[in-house]
Amino acid sequence: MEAAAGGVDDMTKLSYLHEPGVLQNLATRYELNEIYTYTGNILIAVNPFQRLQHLYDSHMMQQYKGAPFGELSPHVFAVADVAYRAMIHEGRSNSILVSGESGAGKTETTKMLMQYLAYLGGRAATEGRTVEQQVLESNPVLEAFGNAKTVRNNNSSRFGKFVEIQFDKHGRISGAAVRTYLLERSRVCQISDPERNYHCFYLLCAAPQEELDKYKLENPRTYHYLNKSNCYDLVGVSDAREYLATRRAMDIVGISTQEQDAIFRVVAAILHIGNIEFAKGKEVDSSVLKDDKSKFHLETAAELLMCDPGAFTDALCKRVMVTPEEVIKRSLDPYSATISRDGFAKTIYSRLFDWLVDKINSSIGQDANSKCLIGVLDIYGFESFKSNSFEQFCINYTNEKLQQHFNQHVFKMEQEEYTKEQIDWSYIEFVDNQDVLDLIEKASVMLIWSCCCRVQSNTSQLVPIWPKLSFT
Ligand SMILES: Nc1ncnc2c1ncn2[C@@H]1O[C@H](COP(=O)(O)OP(=O)(O)OP(=O)(O)O)[C@@H](O)[C@H]1O
Repeated sequence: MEAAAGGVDDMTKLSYLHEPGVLQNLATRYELNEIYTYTGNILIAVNPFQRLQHLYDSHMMQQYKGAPFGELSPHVFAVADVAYRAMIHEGRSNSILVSGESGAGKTETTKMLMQYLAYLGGRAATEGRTVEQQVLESNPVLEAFGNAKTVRNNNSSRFGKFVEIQFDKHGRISGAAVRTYLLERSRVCQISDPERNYHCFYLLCAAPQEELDKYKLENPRTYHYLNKSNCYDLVGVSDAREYLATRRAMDIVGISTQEQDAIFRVVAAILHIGNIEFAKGKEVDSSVLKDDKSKFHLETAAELLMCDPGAFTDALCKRVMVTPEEVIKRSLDPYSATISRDGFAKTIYSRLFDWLVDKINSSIGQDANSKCLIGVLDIYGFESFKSNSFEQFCINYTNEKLQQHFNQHVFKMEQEEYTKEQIDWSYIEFVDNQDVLDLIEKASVMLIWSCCCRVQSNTSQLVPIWPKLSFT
């Protein structure tokens, strides 16, 4: 049988279901701007890297509403529609897993899913902010603080996100919750060319002049946490406009003006903290502020964080150890004080992010009596750089886990079903990644790592204890 000229909209219709056939089919459809293709009930989306407005307008939403799955062209709305209808008719919650490597388009797809669910379960416009408006506007807020430019993606999510949209018995959105996982903390202090730090730092540096004066901020090139990379601007993005858009989104989500000011005070304080440098103190292994510039940044950070500058200096230059008998204060040398400074900056940033998520959740509100929910999982995608760190390990391990979950459902359970029903069936060969997971989980790679971290000396070298450990 000859292949259809425009490709097939469901891979299960291919005469030969093998990798070249699948890729050829996706490429053929992509040429025609058909970015969605089914494989049974799974939707494959190929990133178009251009706005295809006609695919997502209200007319499209109307068309997919209630249409039987497979009747219309493959679309992300069709997947959300099936999940919604199954929830209404069968009274059970559903989850949609969006998976793919970094830059594949997961976050954009998640936004379309949420927009469509808001369309299906939204209330008629009433006074004030609706739950669905708040859910949708939580995206730009979270992106400002949790997304950054990487080598692969100008707006890469540096955290995992599970959005739960709760519905009442009439199928109307009654609440929502955002659960986030594992923000990449290291980015706050460490970026490499041509990446950027979290968007919020650049947005704040592009704020109106009176705000810059308030936070004593200057050009982003001035700040140590930003100038390790030469990339400050994103093509086609105005940080000044994004700053105002983020402020507006915060208003809609229910973050008050005072709270917004407190949030940006923390962001500004982190930039000042990064510019505090230390020099050797008079006592052995002690440190002091290097110069007047460092003093200015420390005092400004203390003022923004509303804490005492003396106590703040002590917190950075000394280590406090609490034993059952006494509290021991030990001075830190300049190198250790710098590590302590960076640790402090990372901790307050990740606490700020967690606070934001909590705030968004409490403003949107949870429905304790919700009948069912639809969850959308958008996790950071697989990534492999020239030099990979612990963050890439965690991100890729999460992706392997999700891949195994996918394998379980799509292949293993299907095969078990056929075997149970005694259907003659030739087993599909698929790459099972269980061995990768076994290596990490059963061979206790995490345990070895944890031991290495615990014995870390202040020379930043991991003490090689590998030979002493045996694999279980
Ligand atoms: N459906 C789409 N329509 C238009 N542009 C898209 C679409 N999907 C993705 N893009 C473009 O690709 C970019 C990367 O997509 P996205 O941020 O969703 O990737 P991701 O898979 O979430 O990556 P990461 O894992 O790094 O967060 C977007 O900023 C957007 O420019």
